[in-house]
Amino acid sequence: DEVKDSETVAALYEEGTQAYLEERFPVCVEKLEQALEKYRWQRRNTQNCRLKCKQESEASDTLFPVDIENLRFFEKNIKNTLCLINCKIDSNGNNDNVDDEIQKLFEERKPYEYLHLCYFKVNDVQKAASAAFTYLVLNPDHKVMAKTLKQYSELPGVDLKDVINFEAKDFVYLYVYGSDAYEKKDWDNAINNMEESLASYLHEEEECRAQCEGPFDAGWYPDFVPAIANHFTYVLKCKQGCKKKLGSLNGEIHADLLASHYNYLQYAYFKKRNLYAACQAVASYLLFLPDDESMLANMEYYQKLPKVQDSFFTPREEVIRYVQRDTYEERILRYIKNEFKFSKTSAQIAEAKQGRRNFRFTKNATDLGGGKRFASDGLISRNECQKLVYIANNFMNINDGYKGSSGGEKSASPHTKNEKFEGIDLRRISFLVYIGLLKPAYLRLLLEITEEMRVKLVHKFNIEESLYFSYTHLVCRSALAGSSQNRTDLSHKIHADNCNVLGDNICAKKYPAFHWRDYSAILYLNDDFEGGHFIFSADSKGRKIQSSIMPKCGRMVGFSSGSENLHGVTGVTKGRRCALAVWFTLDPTYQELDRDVSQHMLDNDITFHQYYSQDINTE
Ligand SMILES: O=C(O)CCC(=O)C(=O)O
Ligand SMILES: [Fe+2]
Repeated sequence: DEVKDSETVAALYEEGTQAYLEERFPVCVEKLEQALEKYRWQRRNTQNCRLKCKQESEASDTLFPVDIENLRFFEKNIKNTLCLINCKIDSNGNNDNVDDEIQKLFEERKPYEYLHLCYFKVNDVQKAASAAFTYLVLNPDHKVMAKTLKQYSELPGVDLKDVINFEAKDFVYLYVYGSDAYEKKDWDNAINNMEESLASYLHEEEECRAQCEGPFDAGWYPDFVPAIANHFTYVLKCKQGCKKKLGSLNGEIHADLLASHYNYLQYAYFKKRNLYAACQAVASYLLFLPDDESMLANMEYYQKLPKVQDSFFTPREEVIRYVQRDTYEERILRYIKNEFKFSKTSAQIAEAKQGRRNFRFTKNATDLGGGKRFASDGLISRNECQKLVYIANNFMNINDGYKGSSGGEKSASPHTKNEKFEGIDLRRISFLVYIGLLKPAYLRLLLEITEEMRVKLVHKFNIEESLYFSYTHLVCRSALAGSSQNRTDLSHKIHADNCNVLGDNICAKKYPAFHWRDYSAILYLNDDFEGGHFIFSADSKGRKIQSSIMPKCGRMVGFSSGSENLHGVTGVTKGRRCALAVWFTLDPTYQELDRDVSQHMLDNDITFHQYYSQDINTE
């Protein structure tokens, strides 16, 4: 309960990994243990709510006696939803949900990648070994970790027998006890443990399946029916993955773990002279694996026993339900796989023609009161905005790209002192991926989105030469705590992107201006702030505003970078405004070189981590 009331999982994880980086190992242990505990607690809450609400809505009295057009299905979903909302309020209080990203990290056992070393550094070698083992159970091909575990296990003070999987489910131990008892011909204990393991396994699988019923980004096709079908499919694939997830007994893969329970049980029951239970177990097993020869032979043997009746060979209730559901689900997935095939070329042609589905130009030059400029909506989805904001949230630098930040010849900041300006560029994002702090998928997404931005500019302005990327900058501006909400200063004063405005009609295209920039594009990521409008102005003082654009997720402005497009940003008076700014050039010598490097890194799966494991490998 102490953990329950304090920080979020994300914050605890962040503190733990930060402590790891700063070599404060006791804090690393404390925070990561808390993060894991809290994650488990929240996960369980979510699962419990989903299981309970499903049961409740199934059991509730229906509003109408006949089911017409699947209305019953929707009625249940509505009741289920109401229950979920209440359940969440009851169990979480005002606690946030664990976000997608954190969930992924924890499901992949990422915390243990840090935790084992922190345990080791505080001399808890047994736990260090167990943490490494826990990680390996889910990531069996991780060579470095395998080597680390081997080193730990050779240390004095580490007892191999006591190396445990911290994330093991109950049934794993019950199953192991059960099969041990079986080997020792201790039939009572074999039966008890196997029955318990079975119940625990089935419950665990239900929890795993409940965990799958999370959110989904309907993205490019949010019509009612397809949205339901797509979300369902997404969830179903995840649910089908549960068998595989649970089939690993501390890293050993058992394809037919569930069925094998019935194999142990049939023989143990036979030995206890409970022929009915033995025959039921045989029939249950055969429902999973109907062609299993040795089980068919067992059946033949039992059939010949005088006391056995044909009716004994009925599969157990839980198995019938399980196998039917499983078979139906597999058929649905197979159907989807076989039928949802569209020839690549037509899909590619459609994509090349349309680009992103919901993209639409909303304002052209006339609407915006000037030259080469446009605004558009729907370039990226909410989910994609959130992914970029995730990078921003976790890795931005203050004043990035301007004087006051690290290194280089940089221009003085054009930003107001009443706001915090933070940013991160492509180079640093690539670096984070390289060192394994950020998933490659983020970089891939960033490259893809910025390429879309480039293509939109090329199309809109009919640019016939090659248009190169010059600089990619993810930036956020936020009001400083002490600043007035009534301020009228600009967040970003009126300027041109490729020249220094020296007075009306004079704009010097030389240092310190980024004179090589030819086109600018800004893609907005959020709207939960106040102020922060993008404005085009006819004059450099911002007296003759031509148009104003309110940022929101997926909205983009594009314009040529010269003095024909003087622009600025009004003060952000509340909250934080994030945007992806990209500048382009026609001069290849000013290309953003990091772009090719990052693409190469992604294409070839090169990261520091990988190099490291390759080195170890070739020793
Ligand atoms: O964030 C915006 O809307 C514009 C920023 C801008 O003009 C710039 O960084 O040059
Ligand atoms: Fe600008």
